[in-house]
Amino acid sequence: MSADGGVDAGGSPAGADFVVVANRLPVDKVVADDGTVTWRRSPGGLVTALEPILRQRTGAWVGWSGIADSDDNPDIEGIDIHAVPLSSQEIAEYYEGFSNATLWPLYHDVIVKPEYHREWWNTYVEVNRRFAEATCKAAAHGALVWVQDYQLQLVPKMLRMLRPDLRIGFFLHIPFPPIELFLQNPWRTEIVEGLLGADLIGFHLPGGAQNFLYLARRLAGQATSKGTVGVRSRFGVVQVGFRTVRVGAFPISIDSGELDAKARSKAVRARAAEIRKELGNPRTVMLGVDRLDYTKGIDVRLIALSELFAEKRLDPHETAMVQLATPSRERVDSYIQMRAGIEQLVGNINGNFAEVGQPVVQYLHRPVPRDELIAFFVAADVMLVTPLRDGMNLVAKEYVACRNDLGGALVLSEFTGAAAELKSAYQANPYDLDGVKDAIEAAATQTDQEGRRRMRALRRQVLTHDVDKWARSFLGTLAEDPSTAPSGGRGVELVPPIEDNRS
Ligand SMILES: Nc1ncnc2c1ncn2[C@@H]1O[C@H](COP(=O)(O)OP(=O)(O)O)[C@@H](O)[C@H]1O
Ligand SMILES: O=P(O)(O)OC[C@H]1O[C@H](O[C@H]2O[C@H](CO)[C@@H](O)[C@H](O)[C@H]2O)[C@H](O)[C@@H](O)[C@@H]1O
Repeated sequence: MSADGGVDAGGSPAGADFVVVANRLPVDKVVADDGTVTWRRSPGGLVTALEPILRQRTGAWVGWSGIADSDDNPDIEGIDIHAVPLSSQEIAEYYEGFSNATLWPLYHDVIVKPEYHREWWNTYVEVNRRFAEATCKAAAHGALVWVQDYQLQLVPKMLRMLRPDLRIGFFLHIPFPPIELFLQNPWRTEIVEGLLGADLIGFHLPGGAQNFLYLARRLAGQATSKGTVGVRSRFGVVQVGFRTVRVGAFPISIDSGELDAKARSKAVRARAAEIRKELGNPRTVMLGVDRLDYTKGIDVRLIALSELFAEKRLDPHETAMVQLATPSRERVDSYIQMRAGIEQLVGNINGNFAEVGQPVVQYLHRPVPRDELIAFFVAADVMLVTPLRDGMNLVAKEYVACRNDLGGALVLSEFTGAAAELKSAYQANPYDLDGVKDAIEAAATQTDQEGRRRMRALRRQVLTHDVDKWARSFLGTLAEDPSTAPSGGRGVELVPPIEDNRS
């Protein structure tokens, strides 16, 4: 194949017309002790969101397999896989280091202190370059390329330099931070310039898009549009030489129709009833479902629950809490410490409030199969989603999609992207413990009528705004010509760059 993925002299197949570029492949490689290799669905919401879209389109996916030095391209129906191998040192410096110990905490409100190391940055640049090169091989001439997330913020600019024929989109799945926090990053200008290689840059929320526009003026010295950015509308514009880069808000969602259908199935409903029985048929089943991450506020909900029991506002003998936690980033220090803290809290609650054979909190440190997870959603009276900061939080939407019976109640942190859409949830500020306790108590004691009213409103939102709508709105905007599109580059009043000697 030729460098741009076209047909070469030997006649090998042309590249794909649609390419997803993400840190993770949609499957993780798992090697057992006896050397047997299996492929398992990757953790997290990104894969959940993009997998159905790729299957519909037959395109290519460029990403990492999840283990060191592997360049196997697993055979996945409908998706042409291009693995980018990473060495152990690259995993330590690019993935665990710059992505997850620098950018992740910086973009999540510095809940833990970001670490800045020059060698991590150098490896981040090098790995981004390799992703860009692999994408060049995967993409046909003129292909649509969709780069995903904070691990790959330099890829748009690198790709544009290598392949000016491509139409390039970028979507950030985590929050874009407040300006003052972003400015901490020693490589802030390189990152803004890296993103500006795209034709369209998407965020979950308008606030992230607006922060980015300011930084494009100040750090990259580009003129931008003024005025507020809307949701899937009123896109911002950055004028980069003769190129118009558009900036917008596209809140991600889930395959709500599929979940709704699965949750209605006899098998899932029977399993949900069985789960309640296994838990001792308590009056209230509470549920938490998260990657084990310090951003998710698992400790917040456990402390709130413990105080509600101690104050006798909830009865531990009539309550069962299940916390499902997928292992995540297990070698990063802050994750090791957080895991120990959560396991101690679970132990404390059971030590103080449980009876023999009847724990109050059941904690599973492993992913559970999809159908089993849906049964847990159907079984739960109160879903606890209490992140200190979260780009979107797909779990909140999944719970709602599973409640066609209009049962259940959602407790939702104000600091999730989902809170902007799920207004009828019991919302709380996760830093205000009394507020979280009030929200949990209100959810656990709501009347049937109130619960149905809230769930109906939540379902209206989640079922009409699904992942397909998200992808279509992003990709439709990317495919437009900004000079002729409504709210495109033409006729937009631009604000000049900000003179700034500090950058
Ligand atoms: N213990 C678990 N078992 C199975 N799936 C899980 C588990 N924990 C989380 N998930 C899935 O992972 C995804 C998490 O997405 P999201 O809430 O957006 O957060 P993030 O992408 O930060 O992990 C959801 O699809 C959820 O159902
Ligand atoms: O790949 P990992 O390091 O194991 O992490 C899993 C994924 O976590 C993050 O998910 C985010 O995307 C979700 C979908 O948009 C969103 O709902 C959530 O709020 C985000 O945290 C991360 O952004 C992905 O890149 C990771 O693969």
